[in-house]
Amino acid sequence: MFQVSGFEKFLPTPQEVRRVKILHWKAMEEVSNTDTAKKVLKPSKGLLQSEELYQYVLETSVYPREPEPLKELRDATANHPRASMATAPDAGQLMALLLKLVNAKKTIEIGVFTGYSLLLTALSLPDDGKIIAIDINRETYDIGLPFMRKAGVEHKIDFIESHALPVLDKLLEDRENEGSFDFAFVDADKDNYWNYHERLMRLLRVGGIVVYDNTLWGGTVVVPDESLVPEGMRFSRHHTIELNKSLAADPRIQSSLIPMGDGVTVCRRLY
Ligand SMILES: C[S@@+](CC[C@H](N)C(=O)[O-])C[C@H]1O[C@@H](n2cnc3c(N)ncnc32)[C@H](O)[C@@H]1O
Ligand SMILES: O=c1cc(-c2ccc(O)cc2)oc2c(O)c(O)ccc12
Repeated sequence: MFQVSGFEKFLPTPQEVRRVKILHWKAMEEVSNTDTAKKVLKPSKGLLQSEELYQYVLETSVYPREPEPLKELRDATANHPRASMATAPDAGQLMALLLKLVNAKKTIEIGVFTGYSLLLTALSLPDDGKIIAIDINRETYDIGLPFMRKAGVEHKIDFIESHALPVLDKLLEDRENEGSFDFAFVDADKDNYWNYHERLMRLLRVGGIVVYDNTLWGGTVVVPDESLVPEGMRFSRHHTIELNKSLAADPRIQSSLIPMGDGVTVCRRLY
């Protein structure tokens, strides 16, 4: 039913993502058998102790509160060959909380796929809220669109089929856009995260929030021997390591790298 096409052919498969976690764990066992290594490096879902613990989190605190339209979209995405790209529901729940905490009204999303994070954002904004949602692939957005319509939030979404960088640069040509966004979510090409960050620091208002997904990139950021990392993950691994260093050193933000999902870094613009 779904076809893998275009740039997706060059991405790591879900099996590769899973394999790297196991390889990572084995490599670290060989490198160090210390208690710290055992505590820090977990092979299972979401960096938690076990798959069972992750299921516990989902079943106890996430799924019971997940809005019905999001559940329907998650089900509709489940059989897609790239289903593992969708934002994890627990990370989505955190995003929804942050959106409410900053009273977000105007937001940017980079990396839509079928729209799980986009729909949760649209559901969290007031009726006159606006989201600029950017993705190079309109086909996957079209899978989610009926769910946005059914939820009555389509009017809040301005979907732009494009590479994100030129769209952000275009927004910055209009001085009125500077400091006008409350929230941004970045979940796309990892090699451009720092480029997005530089632009988002100008587009977000002081006190606004940007959330970066995949900042632990399947745990590969600490795999000591790159040959153990599947080839399809090496490029993004390198950029993620550099991003994490740069964010930690950026005085413009307050930040927290949360070991949830694949690593979620939350940054608040300070000035
Ligand atoms: C991990 S998925 C996004 C998942 C989404 N947030 C969700 O909740 O389902 C990454 C998306 O980024 C898109 N993408 C990749 N490179 C991009 C670029 N340069 N600009 C915009 N979108 C890009 C891909 O087409 C893909 O849909
Ligand atoms: O498996 C992936 C791949 C990506 C990805 C890699 C490179 C790009 O240029 C864009 C996207 O992103 C993912 C992601 O964000 C996720 O949460 C899970 C898996 C993947």
